[in-house]
Parts: sequence; C-alpha cells; structure tokens
Amino acid sequence: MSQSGSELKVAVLVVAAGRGTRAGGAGGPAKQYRHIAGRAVLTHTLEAFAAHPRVAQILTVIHADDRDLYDEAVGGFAKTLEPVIGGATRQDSVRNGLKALEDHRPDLVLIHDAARPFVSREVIDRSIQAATEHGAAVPVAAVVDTVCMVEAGQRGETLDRNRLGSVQTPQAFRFADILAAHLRAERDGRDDFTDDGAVASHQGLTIGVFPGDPMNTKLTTAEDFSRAEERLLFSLPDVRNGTGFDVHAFCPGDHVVLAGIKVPHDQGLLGHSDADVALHAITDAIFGALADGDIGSHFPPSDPQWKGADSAQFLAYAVDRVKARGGMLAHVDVCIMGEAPKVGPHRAAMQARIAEICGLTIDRVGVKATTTEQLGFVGRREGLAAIASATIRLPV
Ligand SMILES: Nc1ccn([C@@H]2O[C@H](COP(=O)(O)OP(=O)(O)OP(=O)(O)O)[C@@H](O)[C@H]2O)c(=O)n1
Ligand SMILES: C[C@](O)(CO)[C@H](O)COP(=O)(O)O
Repeated sequence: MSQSGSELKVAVLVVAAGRGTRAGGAGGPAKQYRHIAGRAVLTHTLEAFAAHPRVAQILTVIHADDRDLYDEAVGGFAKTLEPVIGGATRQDSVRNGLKALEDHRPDLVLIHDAARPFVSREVIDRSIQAATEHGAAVPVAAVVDTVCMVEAGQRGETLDRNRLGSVQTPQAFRFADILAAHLRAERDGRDDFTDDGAVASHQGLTIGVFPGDPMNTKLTTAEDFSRAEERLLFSLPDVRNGTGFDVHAFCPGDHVVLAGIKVPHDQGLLGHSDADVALHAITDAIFGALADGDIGSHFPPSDPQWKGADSAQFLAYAVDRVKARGGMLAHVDVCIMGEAPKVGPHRAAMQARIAEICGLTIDRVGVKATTTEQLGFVGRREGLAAIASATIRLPV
C-alpha cells in the first residue's frame, strides 16, 4: 500500500440482520435490539465505533422488518450511513454490506457482529493496525478450557488447546480484497462460511491474527444476556447522592455557629455540640451517601466528649469515611432555613469554610438560605433548620 496507515480510510460494517433464535425471547425484538443497561445492544456496538477517531463511516446491515427498531437504536450517531438489507445468512448479509460500501471507497473495512457490544477501543486499534500491516487479520482469544471432541454424547479425543483460538470480530481487511473474496465465494456457490476470515482464506489470502479480548463476547444465548446486563450495570460508576436534615432550637445567647462561621445574633442555638445545623446536615448527607448510619450513631449526644464540640470535626470525619472506602466527595449543597440571622452576608465565608473542611474547591460547595414565610417553628423564630445533599463516588 502506498499510503501511510493513518491516511487510510477506515469503514466499519456492522451485521445486524440475524434473527437471534438461540437467544430466545420469542415475540420480542431480535437480540441486537434488546436492551442491556437501558440501551439496545446495537446502540452499544455502534457507539464504540462512532467514538473511534480512525473510523470514517459505519454501515449497518439490517433485516427488512427492523427499520423502525434500527432508527430508534441508532439515534443521532455520527458517521452512520443509510443501512442496507441483509440476507438469509451472515455471509449474505456481509456481502450485501460490502457491495453497498463500494461507492464510499474505503481502504480498510472492519466487519463486526452487532451482537458483540463489548468491543473495546484497544481491540479496534489493533484491528486497524493489523489490517494496515497484513491486509487481512482476525482477532483471536486464547482457549482457556480443556477442549475435546464430543461424539454421540461421549467424550472423545482431547485437542491441543495451544493450537486453537476463539475467533472474534471486528475482522479487518483491505476493502477491495474482502469484497473480491465474498464475490468469489458467491460465484463458487459457497454459503457455509461462518466468518469473513474463512471467506478470505477460500480466496487464497493469508490471514493474520491479533489478540482478541475475552470480554468481547458474542451475545448468543439467553444466559449471555443476563451476564451482559449484570456486567454493564456493575461497570457503571458508583456515584451516590445522600441527604441530611437537622434542626436546633434557639436559646439565650449572643451568636450562632452556622456552616463553621460564628454569626452574631441575639440568641444562641441549643445543642450538645456547637449546634451547627448546616454542618450537621451536610455530615448526615455524606453518611447517607455511604449508607453508613447517621451523625447520632457516630457521635452519640450522650457521649460527654462531644459537649460543645466544633462540628467541623464531625464533617471531617464523614469525609474521611468516604476516603477510607477509596471514594471521593464531589459536591455538597446546603440550604439553611430561618428568619434570622441573615445568611447572605456570610455566604462566601461559609462556602470557604465548608470547602476547607471537605477538601473541595469552592465551586463544589453550595450554600443557600430561605425563610419559611413565617410558617412553622422556623417562621416563629423558635430555631433554625438545614437540609443538605452530598454527592460521592465510590470505586466499583
Ligand atoms: N442472516 C444473518 C445472520 C446473522 N447476522 C448477524 O451476524 C451476527 C452474528 O451472528 P449470530 O450471533 O449467529 O446471530 P443470529 O444469526 O441472529 O443468531 P441465531 O443463529 O441464534 O439466530 C449477528 O450480529 C447477526 O445479526 C446477519 O447480519 N444476517
Ligand atoms: C463471525 C463470528 O462472530 C466469529 O466468531 C461468528 O462466527 C458469527 O456467529 P455464528 O454463530 O457463527 O453465526
């Protein structure tokens, strides 16, 4: 090839015209349109290729009955061409797709099963690299089990697994070569090839191999779907939101402590600690996100050591509990409810103090305030309340 690898135009052909009979689900959509983790299998598959910077165009081969399902699944992905209709076998579907791609003149084509939604960026990288170097290459995953012949319900000869491989997709080819190979197979009346590497071998091409990925499985049976759903759900980031609420009554005094700041007032707040409703609500929000009890269970009001305590230490402790679980605190937000004292003049100082205690930047700390329109105990100036939320991320 005269062009350098990075100049080669790469197209992707996704075959999605099968009926998925082995996956069951009779009466429902074919397996490539079934949802895992809230989105169609085909959507996951197309997304992987659409996101790859080397992929210029994606053509999907669909069943004649599935146009509406396809439109729903493909959404607004970039790079997708008008789909074409497949044939009775996978081989027929690939051939139809290759013929339709001819007008777009790709240099390389990656042929992929819609039913393999877990294809990684690394495998796509390797497929492009291998086709650039060898002209034709397929991904192969190692066979890890002992493999044997099974005949008439009996174990037969053990095969040498070191000489075997499990062939996956995307299989990558120089476009002109694989198109010629498929046309040759058609001319020769061969319709029994289960992958494109075999079609290319029939044409006499040498097929390279590159490492596949054990995670790049094909969804074939109903059990594959249960496993896929579990895998996608558990690979979602464990982002959690917790809420907290606190109330303290006014008592005689000349200041209150709010969000870690001493605010002059004609009353104080009654409490075992410094009665900082804002920090208590945030602390509870973090415990809530961790599902780790509440401020009372960690710092019992009956324990004399917390008498008059600075509530900053409660909040710092909750933040440490997040870190101890390998997580991070992403954001806190608190709303203080009261007729007086006014929060506005102290908001910036409160934000800064909460940020300092939590190890956050100020833009990740919300401090808001409201009256309750003179309604309820807050409206009657009997005390202050605060409601808070906290967002954390834990490792999966
Ligand atoms: N006539 C066909 C048959 C298969 N495929 C596609 O080829 C891929 C791999 O095939 P397979 O897993 O065997 O899918 P099905 O043929 O749909 O499954 P089954 O054999 O269980 O019916 C799938 O993405 C499938 O949609 C296709 O485009 N056209
Ligand atoms: C192409 C393929 O994915 C390689 O493993 C596979 O052969 C296609 O599925 P089928 O069940 O053989 O049709």
